[in-house]
Amino acid sequence: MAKLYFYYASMNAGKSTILLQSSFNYRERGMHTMLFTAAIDDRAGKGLGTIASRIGLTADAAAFDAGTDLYRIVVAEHAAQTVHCVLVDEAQFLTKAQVWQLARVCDELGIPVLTYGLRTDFQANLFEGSQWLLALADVLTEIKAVCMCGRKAIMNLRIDAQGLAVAAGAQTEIGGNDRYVALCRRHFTAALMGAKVQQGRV
Ligand SMILES: Nc1ncnc2c1ncn2[C@@H]1O[C@H](COP(=O)(O)OP(=O)(O)O)[C@@H](O)[C@H]1O
Ligand SMILES: Cc1cn([C@H]2C[C@H](O)[C@@H](COP(=O)(O)O)O2)c(=O)[nH]c1=O
Ligand SMILES: [Zn+2]
Repeated sequence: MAKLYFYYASMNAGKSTILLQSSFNYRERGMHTMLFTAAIDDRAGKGLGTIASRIGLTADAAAFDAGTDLYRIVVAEHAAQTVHCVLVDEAQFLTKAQVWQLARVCDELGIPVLTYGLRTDFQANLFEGSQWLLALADVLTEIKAVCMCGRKAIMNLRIDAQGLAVAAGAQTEIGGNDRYVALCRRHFTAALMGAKVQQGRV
């Protein structure tokens, strides 16, 4: 029975790496996978639809935006060539409707769907896609990252060019290690209260 999976983590946790490894496992056995990533996240190249891991692994992927009908795209591909697995990176950027589309891919087409993304934004609010994946996914798996203090990093601090915490702004702002730091809740809170985020303890 196909399932909908949500692998969630802070930034820089290995999500894209694990996605690419999972897809490779299917493909090296001759099975066909479909990869999607958010069109807005152009760190690997504007609109190129590339999933890139910080350790250098990359793969072509279809780019989705808020208007993309993921169910329709998978149906069309599945009719042309059997799809054995759908993998979605940057799943936090999915809309509620798109999470339901992915649920249909599982329930009506019998294709497993593996999604990978953040749980919360720089203000500790759930992203829309994350909220509905937490609500609807059959399997929720946390990918663990480590704060500078050694605790599990579950929060994502947005920082400015001087490395200081940014508390206000738009939810969506594309960036990497230059713009975000994954922290434990204690250091996230301390940083927002003005503490300098540095190695070791606050
Ligand atoms: N040279 C390296 N060798 C091994 N692991 C690395 C290297 N550089 C970064 N990493 C690890 O790769 C992970 C980031 O991978 P990535 O898939 O891009 O994360 P995410 O998609 O969650 O942001 C981090 O856990 C980081 O510690
Ligand atoms: C916390 C946070 C992150 N984002 C963006 C920044 C990146 O482009 C992606 C996450 O990338 P990952 O390295 O694959 O985890 O999300 C954002 O727009 N808003 C936020 O609050
Ligand atoms: Zn910490």
